[in-house]
Amino acid sequence: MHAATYTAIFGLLIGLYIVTRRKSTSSLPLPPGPKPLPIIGNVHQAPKSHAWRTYRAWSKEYGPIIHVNMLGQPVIILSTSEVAHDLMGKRGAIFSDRPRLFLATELALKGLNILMMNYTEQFRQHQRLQVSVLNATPAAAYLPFQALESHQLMCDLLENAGGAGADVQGPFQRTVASIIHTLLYGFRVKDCNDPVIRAVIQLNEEFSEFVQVGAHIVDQFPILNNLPSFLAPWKAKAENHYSTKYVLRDQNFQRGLESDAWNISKHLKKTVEKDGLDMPLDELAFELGTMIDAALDGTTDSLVWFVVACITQDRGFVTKARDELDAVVGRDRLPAPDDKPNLPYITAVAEEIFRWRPVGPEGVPHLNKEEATYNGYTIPKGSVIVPNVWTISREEALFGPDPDDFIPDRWLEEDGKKLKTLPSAVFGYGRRTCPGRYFARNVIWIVVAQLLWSFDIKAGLSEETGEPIPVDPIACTYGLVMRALPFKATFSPRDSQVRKVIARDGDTYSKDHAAMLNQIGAEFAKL
Ligand code: HEM
Repeated sequence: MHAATYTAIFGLLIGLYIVTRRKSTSSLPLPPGPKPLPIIGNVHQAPKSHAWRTYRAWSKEYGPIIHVNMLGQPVIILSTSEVAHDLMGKRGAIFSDRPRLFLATELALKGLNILMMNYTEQFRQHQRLQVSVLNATPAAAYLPFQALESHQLMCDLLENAGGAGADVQGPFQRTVASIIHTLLYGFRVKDCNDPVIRAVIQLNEEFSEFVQVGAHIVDQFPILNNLPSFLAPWKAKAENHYSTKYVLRDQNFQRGLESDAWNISKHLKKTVEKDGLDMPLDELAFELGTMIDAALDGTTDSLVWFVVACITQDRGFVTKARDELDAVVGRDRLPAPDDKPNLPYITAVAEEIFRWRPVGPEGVPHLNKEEATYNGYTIPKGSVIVPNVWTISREEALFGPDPDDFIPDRWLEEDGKKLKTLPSAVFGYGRRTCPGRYFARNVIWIVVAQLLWSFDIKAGLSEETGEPIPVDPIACTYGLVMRALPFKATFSPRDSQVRKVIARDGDTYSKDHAAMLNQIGAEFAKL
């Protein structure tokens, strides 16, 4: 771009800053935070990457509620569970919108992404549909199919057992992708390189780039959207993202509608028609696609972090988990969802995964549509509210000492049998709390239980030296989801029973998944 264009844009930004500066009606001060500069505020101090690390350091210096100024845009970072619940939970009527920060994303999705919608009537209509298929009771109907896919994962890992080990992501991604595509659209996924799955993954990566705070200047200054396309490169990117997503979602939705068995596409289409909802079918197809996107990464990556924990954090938790499994389940069958009430330690392991490596360490931001006062501070109207999930999950007052270590016992009462009621930050807050949390918890629980029952999980071996390749427990990507960097692991059967039990039922692809779907449909009919 020409220097004169830069100067013109910079001038425009300064002008806009002055015009759009927010006026407060409260005499209370803003929350504390790093010292801003005139006009740019704290932009020069804003972390370029892995912001949650900086937010944790800031919370130690400035306390549980911090204000930063990004070119006039107030950002409020919340670092304790209490503050996050008080604002985003108890004051949900004010704190449930989404920031304009995502204008680039809105462009990319033409306002159809549920995750990015404000808390409007249109959003609530989508939320009611999601809840009708994802809440605790409907989610329980999916358990047999989730257990079947977990069994398939055990078959896949067993088949590749031995040798130097393999990259971990693929088999877990296939499992989660297959669970959600079967339930939503009626087709199983046998290979993580299936083009439908690769397309979802590629779109999720692009989406993660769109929602990077500060990545698109248009987010701060929507007026820049009026620039011609050659000065606004995000427009073409957004258009391409939208049309690729539209085609994929439409194809999957049609596949669901045309399939013989019950599935969520058919079920929700019927609900929309029966209830006379004002929702065109392409909007419903987008709704289903949002569920796929939201489900795939978070669930897969939490499972991969569990593998990292097994390799780098085992100070006895694996033996404790196995002792519980062997006492309750025995060695003649895989653990099943019905075992859950008798396996509190496994539930504690699952909760510790979410706490130790919350896959969204900076949360998903909210926005307050009214000015608020809290604990002697003013929170200006239109602030971006960031739940500092990484730090909240490390509150020693709640979770005890050594918060950076993986210690499932912190979730259990002294008797080791009952779970404590500790708050979990990973699924968000208030009216925007993740509707897929029951679904995700169920998948993670069964996979973790079956993995611990079946395998010794160790670091992969170097092809040259045969020595284990160390796994760095904190090496991760930066984006909407915190993903472990690629690493190899070995999954060795714990004993001869493993092969016998896993092989006994044979390959799960011979099972009639359409019959399982119809059974879910029959259970839905009773709800
Ligand atoms: C471990 C797995 C998962 C994690 C960590 C996770 C986390 C989150 C978070 C933090 C939010 C935003 C909450 C907020 O704004 O306060 C969210 C929203 C959402 N999640 Fe999940 N999620 C997971 C799995 C799932 C699954 C399995 C589904 C569906 C099957 C799902 C569907 C959604 C949807 C539709 C939204 C948008 C809700 C809204 O904007 O109000 N998620 N999720």
